[in-house]
Formats: sequence, C-alpha cells, structure tokens
Amino acid sequence: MSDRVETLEFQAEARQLLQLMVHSIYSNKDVFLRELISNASDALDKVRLESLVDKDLQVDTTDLHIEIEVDKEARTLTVRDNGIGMSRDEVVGLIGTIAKSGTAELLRSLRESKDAAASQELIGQFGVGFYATFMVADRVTLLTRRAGQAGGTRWESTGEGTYSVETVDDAPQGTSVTLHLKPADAEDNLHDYTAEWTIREIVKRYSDFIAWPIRMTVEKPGEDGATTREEQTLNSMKALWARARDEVDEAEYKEFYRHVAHDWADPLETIHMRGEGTFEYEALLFLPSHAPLDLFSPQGRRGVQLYVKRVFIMDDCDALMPNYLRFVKGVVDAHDLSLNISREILQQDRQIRAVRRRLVKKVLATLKDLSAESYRTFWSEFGAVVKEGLLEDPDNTEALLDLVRAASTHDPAELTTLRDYVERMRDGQTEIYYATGENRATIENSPHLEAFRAKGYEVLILTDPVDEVWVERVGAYDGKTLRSVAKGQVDLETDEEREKAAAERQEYADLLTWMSGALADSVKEVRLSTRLTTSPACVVGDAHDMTPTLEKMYRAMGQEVPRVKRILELNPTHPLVTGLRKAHEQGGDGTALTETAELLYGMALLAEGGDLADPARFTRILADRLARNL
Ligand SMILES: Nc1ncnc2c1ncn2[C@@H]1O[C@H](COP(=O)(O)OP(=O)(O)OP(=O)(O)O)[C@@H](O)[C@H]1O
Repeated sequence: MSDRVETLEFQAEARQLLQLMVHSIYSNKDVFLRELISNASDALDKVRLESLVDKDLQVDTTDLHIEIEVDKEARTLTVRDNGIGMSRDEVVGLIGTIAKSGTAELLRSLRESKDAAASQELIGQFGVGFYATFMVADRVTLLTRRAGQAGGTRWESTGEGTYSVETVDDAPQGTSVTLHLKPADAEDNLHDYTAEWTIREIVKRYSDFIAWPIRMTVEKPGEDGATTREEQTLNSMKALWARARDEVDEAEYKEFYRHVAHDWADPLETIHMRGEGTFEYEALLFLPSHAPLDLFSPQGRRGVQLYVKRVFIMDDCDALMPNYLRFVKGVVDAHDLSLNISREILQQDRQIRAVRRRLVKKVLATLKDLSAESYRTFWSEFGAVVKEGLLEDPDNTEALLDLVRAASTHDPAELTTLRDYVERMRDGQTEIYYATGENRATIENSPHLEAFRAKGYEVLILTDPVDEVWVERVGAYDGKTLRSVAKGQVDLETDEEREKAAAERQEYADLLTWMSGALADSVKEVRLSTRLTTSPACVVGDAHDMTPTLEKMYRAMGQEVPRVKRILELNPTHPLVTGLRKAHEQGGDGTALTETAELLYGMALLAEGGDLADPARFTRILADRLARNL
C-alpha cells in the first residue's frame, strides 16, 4: 500500500549532525555499538517499568534482552531488543528530529571550531546517539513495534537528507537496528564489525555493566572439525553501584560514567557510597570534567537516575539533587521505595529528603578535597552554578562559601578563596571589598577602584551574573561584611583626611546643591567622593540599591523593574571639578555649566562600562567643547 510508505526530510539540525557523522569527524568509530546498546538498554528499562505500572499492558517481559546478529555475506550487523519500541510518530519525532537543547549552540561551535580535536570534544559532549551508526554504515534500517500496539514501523535512511517510514503489519515487539556496513578500512579506524572478536571486545569494553543480557550467536570449532553454533551472553551484567568499591576498577567506572552521563570524556571524580540503616541505598555519582552545552538551559538534561532494587525508575531525579548541583551525574538505587513512586511523592518523602541531604554533603565534601589542579578545572567549568547554591541552599552556606574562588586585585592570574582574602586583610580593615561587572578589564579600569588601589586594599573581582545576587544574599563571610566598592560611602580615610574632606564639603556645598538640581532627572544626589584619585567623577549606588547589571539582567528576563537613580560623586582634586566650582562661583553661563555637569555624568557612566541615555547629545556637547579649544 503506497500510503504506508512516506519519504520525509530530516529536520535541518539533524541533517547537519548527520553530515558530520557521514563524514565521520569522530575517530573512534567503535562507539556506535555502545550507543545502540545504550538505547536498547533504556528501552528495556522502560518496558519493564511500564509493565509494572500499567497492569493492562499486553507485553511479555519474561526474557528481556539485547541481541547482536551479524551476516558476514551481506555485511550487516543488527542490534535487536524486545523493549518498549516506538510508534510511527515516535520514530519520526525521535529519530528524524533532534529535540535536545543545546543543538543549535553545538552546531554553531562546530562551525566556528577549525581544530579537529576540539570538534571531537564538542560532539562527544553532546552525544550523537543513534546517528553514530552513520559513521560505520552507508544505510541503516530500523524496524520497531511499540509495546501494546499492533502495527510496526520500518524506517530506513542513507543519512543523506531524507529517510523513509513505512507501516508494516508484523514486527516483533521492540526495536531492531540493522547496519549495512561500510567496507572495513583500518586506516580510518573502521574495523570489521562482522568479526565476532571485534564485537565481543567492544561490548566488554563499553557495555559490560549493562543490566540486561547482550547475546550473540557465535561459532565454535567442534570436536570433529565441524563448527557448531552457540548463543553466548557477552556482558557480565553486574550493576556497578552494587559492587564493593575495591571490586570495581577505574576503567569500569569510566565506562559506566559515559553510559549514564552521555559524555565521551572521563569524569573528574567518582563518588561511590552506601547508606545503611533504616533506609538503604547505594549511590554512584560522578563529577564531570567539563560543563555540558545545556548547563544553563532550563530544558537542560540533569544528572541523577533513580533505581529501586536494580529497577530503573526515572532519569533526572530532581528530588535527589538540588538544582545547583545539576551537573552531578550518576545513579541512586534506593531499596525501600515503591516501584510506582512518582516525582511529586518523591519530593515530599522524608527519607528521600534525608538521602538528598547526605548526597549534597558528600558532594560538597568531595569538592573540598579535590586536588588543587582538579579543583581549578572544576571551578572554571561549574563555579557559576555552584554559586547558585548560595541562593538556594541556606543550610550549606558555610561549606559553599569555602568552595568559592574569586578573581582579585591581589593576583592577576590566580583566584583566591575568601579565607585567604580575610587572612590578607589590612590592620583595621573590617569589610571584604568586591566589585562586580562584565569582565575583569572593565572592573579594573573602573573609577570605583581608584582609592582602594591607591591605599592598597584588595578587591574581589566578580564577573558572573549570579555574583551580584549571592553577595547581597549572604551579606558576610567570617563576620566580615561583603561590601561593594560601587555602593554607599567608602571610608578608607585617616582622621586628617576626614578633616580635609569636611572642609571641602563646605567649599563645594553650593556647587553640589546646584548640580543635584541640574541633574535631578538622572541622579538622586551629587556629592564629593572619597574613592577617586585620578578620575573626575563616578556613579555609585546606595548601599541597598539594585546595580545597573542586575537591572539589565532582570529586564533581559522580561521582568519590569523600576529605574534606580544613582549618586554622582565628584573628585574635589580634579581640575575639571575645581574649574567647574570656580565657574559656578563666578556665576558663569548657565547653559555651559549645565552641559559640563552632563559631560561629567556621562564620563562617569562610560568609565564604569555603562550606557549613556542619549549618546548623540553627549557627543554633540563634547564635540562643541573640543572645537572651541582647538
Ligand atoms: N532501541 C530503541 N528502542 C526504543 N526507543 C529508542 C531506541 N533507540 C532510540 N530510541 C528513541 O530515540 C531517541 C533518540 O535516540 P538517540 O540515541 O539519538 O538519542 P538519546 O539516546 O536520546 O541521547 P544520546 O544522544 O545522549 O544517546 C531516544 O531517546 C529514544 O526515545
């Protein structure tokens, strides 16, 4: 029946990824088998779970397994499972499309990266799954039937732009994927995937821990010279997390990590623990060595799978790991839960909450004990996420503050801990100074830092968007207030300087009153500064005002926030400011004075990397002034 066959186009992003696979940018082609086995294993997990939850589902789960079959003559390799299978719509939706978040970014990064090794790394982070088959096959056929449904679906493609889907009457439940193999090519790392030992070796290396039997019929020489055929299970099927730590070697942990994390790189650290007593569980968790592309995407994949007595229950078990540790990957196998447990019930469960608290403590303790080098890697990849914990997890504030690393004016290259900052604090210094902004260069050149630098005070340089928020929320470290250099009054002066400042305030009183009026639309006050040594002016906030970066951040998120007027501070030793005072005293031209005030305010905004409200007006006034002085 012709209406049963359809030729469809791959979605644009899928097509681009396939191109990469067909032209095989990834040198380790063997991994295609791991990907197929991994998908089959997930499909078996799902059918077992569905049959437990839905008693009416017509499905035989007595012999769930994966089968590998080769045909040397036809040069095909088939991976078959009797798992959940896919409906026709699912085949089109799941195989013809890439719904994964981060795909667009991945493709953009791949286009921009000229270096082959970097491309491999990127694609490895993303995990190409089923498409990896096109590295080794020039045609792939998939036959599948969803558990509980009558008809099946046959899908086929050469990986070049289109695929066909056909409804078929009879297909066994589950999925079989048949690869029409490209010729072996040792130079291109394309092995002969019809050779028994090759398959055996790949399965052992990548998929030994898979909890379902992976079977293959192998040939054995019989006694009389004839060959006999026999079915063998290729994997040991041992759930890694249930084994004692000293019975698992590094290579096994790494492979398991790749399976759960869909990451082709090695983990940074492995945490294998067991909870005993009233609520028993085993946990095998990993800290990745690099951030996934979707780390900051709300749809991003999160880390921990929940099993109950070896039965897979769910991916992304958010009840077990807080959002700020979403990069932690792994498995928790809880012994005393119902198989029908739902996400909502898990969130409420007292014991699960206790497990989560222990897991969090363990992860934080592991991070604290990482070697300096590993921690550096960790912090550069995940620091911005861990700092979210300072907003989300008040119970662990202290531990989290000890994990924080920040750039500082103390050292141009090395990050510092808060503890080390405190130890370096000067005599009489009671506060921890920090500056926030988009990048180090802008912050370092900002006028706000001048007096701190001149007087030798160390300032932390915070450039992650979350920094603005956590410093406010936490407020202090080790009893020392965290104080922004761009907010409130700064008091770094000696008594003598204080006296001088009081006299200056008298002198400048008229100018300040007049300027506060002239700039009333833009600022709430004009005052003299104690933080400037070289710049004529800067803008600062009141101690509890929202900063411009935060204002921008909220607006970008679509939130309406009131515009916060800031304070303009003048440097009473700068010739432009003293000159303005004199001109004002002598009752100079009102328009010219107002324009000078505007220029001062505009320069202060520019110096901190801010935006002018009316850049055209600023430029015109400036150009007029320069022209008059030529
Ligand atoms: N053997 C199978 N049985 C049932 N569904 C499958 C099977 N193979 C693939 N699928 C479905 O197709 C989807 C896409 O598979 P694919 O391997 O491309 O990506 P993935 O497994 O989701 O992620 P990753 O790329 O990280 O491995 C799967 O999520 C699954 O829903």
